[in-house]
Amino acid sequence: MESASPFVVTAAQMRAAEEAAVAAGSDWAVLMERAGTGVAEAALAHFAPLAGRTVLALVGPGNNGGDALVAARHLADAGAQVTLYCWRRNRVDDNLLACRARGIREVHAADDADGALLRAMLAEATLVIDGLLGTGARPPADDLAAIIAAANTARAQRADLRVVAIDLPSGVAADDGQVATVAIRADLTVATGLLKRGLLLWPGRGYAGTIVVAPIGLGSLDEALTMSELLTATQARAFLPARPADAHKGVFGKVLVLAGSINYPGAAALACAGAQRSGAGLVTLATGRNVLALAKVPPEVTLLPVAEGDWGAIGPAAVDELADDLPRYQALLIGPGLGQAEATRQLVLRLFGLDQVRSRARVGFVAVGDAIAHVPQKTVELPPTVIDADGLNLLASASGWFERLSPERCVLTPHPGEMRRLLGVTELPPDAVAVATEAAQRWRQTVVLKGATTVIAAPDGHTLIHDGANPALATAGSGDVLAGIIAGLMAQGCAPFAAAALGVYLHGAAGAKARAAMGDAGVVAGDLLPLVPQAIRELRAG
Ligand SMILES: NC(=O)C1=CN([C@@H]2O[C@H](COP(=O)(O)OP(=O)(O)OC[C@H]3O[C@@H](n4cnc5c(N)ncnc54)[C@H](O)[C@@H]3O)[C@@H](O)[C@H]2O)[C@@H](O)CC1
Ligand SMILES: [K+]
Repeated sequence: MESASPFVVTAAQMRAAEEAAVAAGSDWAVLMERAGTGVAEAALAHFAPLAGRTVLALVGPGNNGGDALVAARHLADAGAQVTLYCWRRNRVDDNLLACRARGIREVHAADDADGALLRAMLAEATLVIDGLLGTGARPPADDLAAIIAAANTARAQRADLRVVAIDLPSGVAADDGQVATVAIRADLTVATGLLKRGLLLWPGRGYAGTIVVAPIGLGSLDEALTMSELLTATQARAFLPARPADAHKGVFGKVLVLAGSINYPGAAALACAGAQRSGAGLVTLATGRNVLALAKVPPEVTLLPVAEGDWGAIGPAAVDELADDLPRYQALLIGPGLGQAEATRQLVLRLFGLDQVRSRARVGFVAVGDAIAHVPQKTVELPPTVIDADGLNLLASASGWFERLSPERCVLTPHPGEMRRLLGVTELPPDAVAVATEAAQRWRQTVVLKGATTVIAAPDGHTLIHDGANPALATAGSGDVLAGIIAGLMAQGCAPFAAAALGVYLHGAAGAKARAAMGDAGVVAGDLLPLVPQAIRELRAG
C-alpha cells in the first residue's frame, strides 16, 4: 500500500492535527467536505460504474457520519441511487440538508426496530458506505452491533456487494486495532487525512480491506505526529546502500554469524544465506564443530569452528576464540538456531559482558537470574550486532541485560513471545507500535517486533510500520533469513534502523514474490533466498 501521506496516528494525535489545521486557518466544515469528497472519489475509482446503482450510506452520530453525508451527496451527484440509514443522527446540519435537497431517501434506525428495512435495503445495495463510527468509537453493542452484523451478513452472502469504510471500519479501535464486539468488514477503507494506527494492527487490519488515504489539507504536521510512518517503497529505497561498480568485496562488508546448534543447523545456514543475498561481501559462520558437519551452508560461506560447551551447543569459550577476530567484521549476527543449553546461555552472557555484572537487586553475592559472577573476562568489542531468536531468549535471562549493550549498535528482532521474555511480562498489550517504541527507547536499540504487521522502532522514538501480512512467510526459517538480511545490510554500512527497515521491506517483498509464484501454503524459507536480490533490483529501479 502506497499512500498520499505515510504518517500513522492515534485518535488523539489526529485530533491534534485537525486542531492545528484549524488554528492555521482551515475550517472544520472544509476538512469534512474534503474527507467526504475523498471517500466518494475513492469509491468511484474502485467500484465504478456507480451511476444508476444503489448505494446505502450508514450514518452515525459523529463526524464519521458527517463524512458519510458528504460522500452520499457526491455519489448522488455522480448518478448513484443513494439512501441514508441514520443511527442516532438526530441533528439536522448543512450536510443533511444538502442530501435532502437532492431528494436522497432518509431512513432512521429508530423507525426500524426489527431491522427489516435495513436488511431489505442491504439486499438491493451495490455499495455500502460505513460512516457509523470513526476515531470516536466505543465498542458497538445492542442495535448498533446489530446494524454492523447485518451489513457483514449481507456482504458475506453477496459477492457483488462492496463495503467502503470511512476512516476505520466501524468497531475497530483507532489506536490498537482491537475488535471488542463486532466490526464492519470492508473491501476498501478510506482513511481521512492520515492513517490511523488501528487500521494497520491486527485484527483491525483484517477488517479494512484495501486502504487508501484521502488528503484533507492538514498542512504541515508537528514532529510528534510524524514519528510513526508506514514503511513504503520510497522510504526503503532511501536506505539502500550504494553499490559502486568498481567496488571489491571488502567494500560490502564482512558478516560473522554466530548461530546453530545440533538441533538447528539449518537456521545457521539460512541466516548466512540471507546475509549473502542482501549483498554482503563475505559471510562467515561460527558454530560448534559438531554442528558444522550438519549445517548445509552455501559454499561461499567461510567457516569458523568454535568450542562447544555441551555437545552440539556453542559454549562460552567460543567468545575467547572469536575475540581477536571480531573487529575484522562489520556486522555480527547472533541467535538463529543457537538453542537454549546452559553453556550457550553463558556464551551469550559472556559475549555481552553480562557475566561480569551483578544485579542491582542481588541478594548475597550472586545475582538471581544473572550468570555466575565469576572472574572478569577481557571485554569484547562487538561490531554492530543483530540479536535474534535464542540470542534474545538467552539474553532475557539476565536482569538489566540492556544496560550492557552499547547504545544504538544493535538490532533486536523479537517475535511476540521473545518480546514477552525480554520485557519479563506474561502478556503484551495489543498496541504493537507502543510496545516496540517504548522498548526501543528504553533499551536504546533498534527493535523489530515481528508479526503480520511488523514494527521497526528506533531509540529516538521513530517507528516504521510494515503492512505485510503474508501467510506464505509463516514458515520455519523465515525469521533466520530476515536476521541474515539485516546483518548483511549492516555490514554494507546501513545504520541499525535503516538496515532493520530495509531488511523487513526486502524480506516482505521476497515473500510477496514467493506467494505470487507459489501460493499461500508450502513456501519454505529457502525459497525466499533467490528472490531477495530480485527485490533489491526492483526497489533500486523504482
Ligand atoms: N473533525 C473533523 O472536521 C474531521 C473529522 N473526521 C471524521 O470524524 C471522525 C471522528 O469524529 P467523532 O470524534 O465525532 O467520532 P465518531 O464519528 O467516531 O463518533 C463519535 C460519536 O459516536 C458515539 N459513539 C461512539 N461509539 C459508540 C457506541 N459504541 N455506541 C454508541 N455511541 C457511540 C459517541 O458518543 C460520539 O457521539 C473521524 O473518524 C473522521 O471520520 C474527518 O472527516 C476529518 C475531519
Ligand atoms: K466508519
